[in-house]
Amino acid sequence: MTIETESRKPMIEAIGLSKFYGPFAAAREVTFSVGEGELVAFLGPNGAGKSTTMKMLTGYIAPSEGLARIAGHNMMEDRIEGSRHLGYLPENGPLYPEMTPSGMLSFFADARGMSSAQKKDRIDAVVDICDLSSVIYKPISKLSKGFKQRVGMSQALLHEPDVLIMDEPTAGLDPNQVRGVRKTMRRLSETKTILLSTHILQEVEAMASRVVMINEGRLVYDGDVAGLRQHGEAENGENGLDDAFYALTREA
Ligand SMILES: Nc1ncnc2c1ncn2[C@@H]1O[C@H](COP(=O)(O)OP(=O)(O)OP(=O)(O)O)[C@@H](O)[C@H]1O
Repeated sequence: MTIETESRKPMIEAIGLSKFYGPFAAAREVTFSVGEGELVAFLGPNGAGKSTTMKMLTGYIAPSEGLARIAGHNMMEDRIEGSRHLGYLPENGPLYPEMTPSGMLSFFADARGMSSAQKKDRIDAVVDICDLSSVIYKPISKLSKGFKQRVGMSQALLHEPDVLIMDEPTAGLDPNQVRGVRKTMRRLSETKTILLSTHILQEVEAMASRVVMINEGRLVYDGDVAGLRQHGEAENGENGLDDAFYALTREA
């Protein structure tokens, strides 16, 4: 997959992205690109700068330095056009606890100016993709965390974006919920370009063939899973991903 990356159209581009909070750098010169149709895992320990980088990529925060592009659109100068291509699932999912999924999706469809026919089609489609039919009339606050995540995904998918940026979509879920969310992600990966952050190594094995890894705000690996394993082997002769993770992220 990585070999093909260069010939694919770049849909998510981080070009020298840095974010400073005072003297602290949450991200430093992060550069990578995700080609059309790829599913890339964005890996790193807690506090590595994954969410910060994703927020810059989606245009939610301005980079201190560098450039973010979605489907070729600069997310600072041309955010509205870029956002048409983009579905974003932020770290803690949706925040409309008093609404039902049905009400929330209807609200966002209206906000996006969909016609009533288009609205019905799109809501039916995302309810199906995210397996929400059993909960669409329940308040979001009463749903399990797994369903809440899928409600967040349905909102991100409503306008049929071709690029998805998902910040830890399986964080805090039980194993069955994780299965449900992964199944949804795999389905989506058939037609979309996806960047998915995680610090769970099994996630990488289960879903992605390419990994971009950051530590302390810097990019430390960009390549396939087999290459990542080799870092583990160099560490102690084992080729487990946890050895590779340790080798690339341990404190100096
Ligand atoms: N608004 C802010 N002001 C100051 N520091 C911040 C701000 N946002 C993030 N940081 C810091 O930047 C670093 C990177 O945070 P970030 O949330 O991007 O990491 P992460 O890799 O997503 O971590 P996690 O896996 O825990 O979500 C952390 O040390 C965090 O405390």
